[in-house]
Formats: sequence, structure tokens, C-alpha cells
Amino acid sequence: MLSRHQDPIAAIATAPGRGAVGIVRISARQDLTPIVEAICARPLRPREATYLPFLDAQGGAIDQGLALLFPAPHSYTGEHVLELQAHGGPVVLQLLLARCIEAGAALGIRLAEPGEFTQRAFLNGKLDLAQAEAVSDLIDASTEAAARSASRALAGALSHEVGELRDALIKLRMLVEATLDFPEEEIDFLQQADALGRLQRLTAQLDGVLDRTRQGALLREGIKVVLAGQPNVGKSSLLNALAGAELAIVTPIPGTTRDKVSQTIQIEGVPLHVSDTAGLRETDDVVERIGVARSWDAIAEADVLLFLHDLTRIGEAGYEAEDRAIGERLAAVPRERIMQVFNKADVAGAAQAPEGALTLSAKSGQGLDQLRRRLLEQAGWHATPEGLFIARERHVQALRRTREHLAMAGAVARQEPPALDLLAEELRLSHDALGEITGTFSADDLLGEIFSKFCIGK
Ligand SMILES: Nc1nc2c(c(=O)[nH]1)N(C=O)[C@@H](CNc1ccc(C(=O)N[C@@H](CCC(=O)O)C(=O)O)cc1)CN2
Ligand SMILES: Nc1nc2c(ncn2[C@@H]2O[C@H](COP(=O)(O)OP(=O)(O)OP(=O)(O)O)[C@@H](O)[C@H]2O)c(=O)[nH]1
Ligand SMILES: [Mg+2]
Repeated sequence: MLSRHQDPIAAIATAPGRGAVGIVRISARQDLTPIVEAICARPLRPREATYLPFLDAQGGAIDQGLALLFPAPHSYTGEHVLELQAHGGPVVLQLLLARCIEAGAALGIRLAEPGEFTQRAFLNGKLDLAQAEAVSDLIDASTEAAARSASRALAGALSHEVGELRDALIKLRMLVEATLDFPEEEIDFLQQADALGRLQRLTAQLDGVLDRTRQGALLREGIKVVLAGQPNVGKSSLLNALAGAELAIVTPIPGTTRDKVSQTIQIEGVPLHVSDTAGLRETDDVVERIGVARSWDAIAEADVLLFLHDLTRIGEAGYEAEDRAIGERLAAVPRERIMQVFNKADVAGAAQAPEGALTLSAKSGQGLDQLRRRLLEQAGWHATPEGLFIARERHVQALRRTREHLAMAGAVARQEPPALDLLAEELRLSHDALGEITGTFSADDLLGEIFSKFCIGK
């Protein structure tokens, strides 16, 4: 009995629907000659496109197209791969896929699961885990910046940076382990200083990679921006202005928005997931009350909370008391996440917002560019898109853990005399955390989770 990873697999490798051309592909450890004979009725030269009819079991043509055979290990998956490039209709591709399953029955062929081709490329050492993730990010990219940086990650940009860190870490580990192996020899002071120097350089290098990886993750995941404040201050107007579309209903009636309205917008290629919420106030209206409760839920999850105020109502006692009450309830939100923004500057005359707050008008658009800049700043975006690679929160977390263990190693190394076994252990843990990025050290459930998010056929 073969294990799951050893079954031959088949899938339609192009997006379902009507394309000009569609590809059905098969990947198998076993020689694919029986399937080639059945469907193509002639031998194929390796890696050479051959135009021929794809035959059904009765010898009739399902379609005419190009057949391409990639003998192992020189293929995408590292296994034997057969591609049948047919016309792109969904029915013809389904027929061709069913024919492949039928012709491969004796080999034990089955339909591929999501991401299974790429998972095999990973298992066979064609791609590391960060590159495999970049394949999925490239396909899912919704902006040019995301696509270009995913392509750089696929080409190995993140893997390369991680590889350099790993090499430096390995040298350091060897130094420490060598000293551990010869306990009778006195640890000389120079060697300890050397280890400390290496550790410091490695940490500085890691900080650089961590920063670029964080930028890459920002490009992929974006940030959650929540617009909150009293009714009628212009939250929905601001969402619409940022999105450039009439998404949320705007009226002069306080309490217009009852439910959260969300939209993803782009600023310099960074996705911002912006949510407009129901105005915060005490109310007897059952529906509005549920809406306000949802506003508070959204606030709790915001990366950036845009606390919106009405500049024309500054100095109004009731209005200001309400704002203070909201401010008190926001005490649980970390200060640095909150941005104070005063709206309706177009009709506010000489009214002044407090120091440090932004002033703008959702109606006239004044101040919006400054808001966009501040949002990017608040998100921690300072990258230039050139040379940037896409990354995931998972990579950032792994690098943080790598760094924490390096910091502990540093603390141990500075002790007199340093506890070498503890130092070695922290460096090992650091190395393991780093290995999670490229998958040299990854749990099976992590792999399952990553590949299951791919589309089928990839
Ligand atoms: N028709 C087709 N186009 C495609 C793919 C595919 O699978 N089929 N790809 C699927 O994602 C991407 C290209 N990825 C590929 C990666 C490696 C190999 C390959 O044959 N590798 C061999 C030989 C390398 C070489 O000649 O330099 C190897 O690694 O040994 C092919 C496609 C995008 N375009
Ligand atoms: N002059 C002016 N009017 C604005 C501006 N922004 C919003 N308004 C007006 O203020 C009123 C309320 O705007 P909304 O965007 O619905 O306010 P909101 O904060 O979403 O209100 P709720 O959904 O009730 O919480 C509408 O009449 C808008 O046209 C602005 O910048 N200038
Ligand atoms: Mg509203």
C-alpha cells in the first residue's frame, strides 16, 4: 500500500471556466508510459511538445492538443509529470481529467488535493517552504506590488536571507559546541569575545531581515483600520472617500449606519482593510444597539483605530462629554493604535483641532493624502517596493522567536564564566525557529495547513 504522498495524482491545472487553453496534469513516481500509450498512442520525447489527439477508451478523440512529458526528476514536482494542454472549456477539461483517471487506474491514480503538486515539489526539494508559500501568494496577488514581491520570494529572496542567517548561526554553534566537547581546555577570553562579537553581528543581521520580512508580511496581510466615533461625524463619508465609491449610506440623520461595512483599499500597494462602524451612543433602538456592540468588537480587533470627531462641534458641551466617555472606554486600546481625526474642516471656519490630531474633510477631500501617509506610517510601512519580497506573519513570528533565543544566548554568553551548555541550547532553539521558515524544521500539521490553502491543481 502506497502512502498518500506516493499516489499518482491528476488535476486540471488551469483556472476553471472558459480559457483559450487548459492544462490537465499528472504527477507520479511511477513511469507514465501506460497513460501516454493509452491517451496519446505514441511515445513522447522528454520535454518536447507534441501535437496529437487525446484518445478516449474507444479510440475516439476527446480533443487535439499538446502533450508534454517531464521525466523525473526534471519537472515541477520532481516526479514524472505529464501535461495535456487542451482547449480551455470546462467540459472538455473534465472529460480529459476523467480519461486520465481511467487510464491511470492500474497505477492507482487519484484526483489531487489542493496544493498537492507544490507540496510534492517541496517534499522533493524543488522548492523550500517559503518558496512554496510564494507560489500561492503569486497566484492570489491582487496588486502589481504583491505579484512582483511574490515572484521575488518564489525566486528565493527570503530563503536566501534566511540561508545567510543560518550559515552564520551554524558557525557560531560549531564554535560553542567545539568548546563544549573539550571541557578540559580553558575557555579562553578571546574565544568568548569572538563568540559575543559573532552573536552581535548575527543579531544585527537578523534585525535587518526581520524588518524586511515585516514589510513583506504587511504587503501580503495588510492592516485592519476601523473608523469609529459618535454618530454623524462622517465615518461613512470617510470610508466612501477613501474607497472612491459610495459603499456606505450617508445621510444627515445620526444613527444611519447600523452594521459594519468593510472594504479593502490600497495605499502604495499595501492593503488596508477599512471598516465603517455604527456611531457610538447609548440607544433604546434594538437594532442600533446590536450595531454599536459590533462597533466595539471591531474596535478591539483594529490595528489602527481612527477615532473620528466633528470639528464643527468642538466646544459643544454635550458633544464633548460624549467624546470623553468614548475616550474612557478606549482606555483598553493601546495608545499608539489610536489616531485622532477631525472631520468637516470644509465648514469648520477657524475651529482648531487639538495638537497632533489630523484635520480633514471627507466631503472636499482636503487632508486625505496626509491621512493616507499617516496610515502607512502607523502601519509601520517604510519600504520601497524595489527588492521587496512577500512574506507571511508566520515568517515574522519565526524570526522573532529566533531573535528571542539569540538574546537569551547573548545573556548567557556575557556571564562569567558562561554556561556553555545553556548557550549551546539557546543557539539550537534559535536555529530550529529559523528552520521553520524554509521548512527544514516544520511540523506536519503546519505543512497540512499551508498546502490546504492552495487552489486545486497547484
Ligand atoms: N506548462 C506549464 N507552465 C508552467 C508551470 C507548469 O507546471 N506547466 N509551472 C508550474 O508551477 C510554472 C513553471 N514552473 C516550473 C518549474 C520547474 C519546471 C521544470 O521542468 N524543472 C526542471 C528543469 C529545470 C531546468 O530545465 O532548468 C527541474 O527542476 O529539474 C517546470 C515548470 C509556471 N508555468
Ligand atoms: N460639510 C461636510 N459634511 C460632511 C463631511 N463628512 C460628512 N458630512 C456630512 O455629515 C453627515 C453625516 O455623515 P455620515 O458619513 O453619514 O456620518 P457617520 O459618522 O457615518 O454617521 P452614523 O452612520 O450615523 O454614525 C452627512 O450629512 C454628511 O454629508 C465633511 O467633511 N464636510
Ligand atoms: Mg455611518
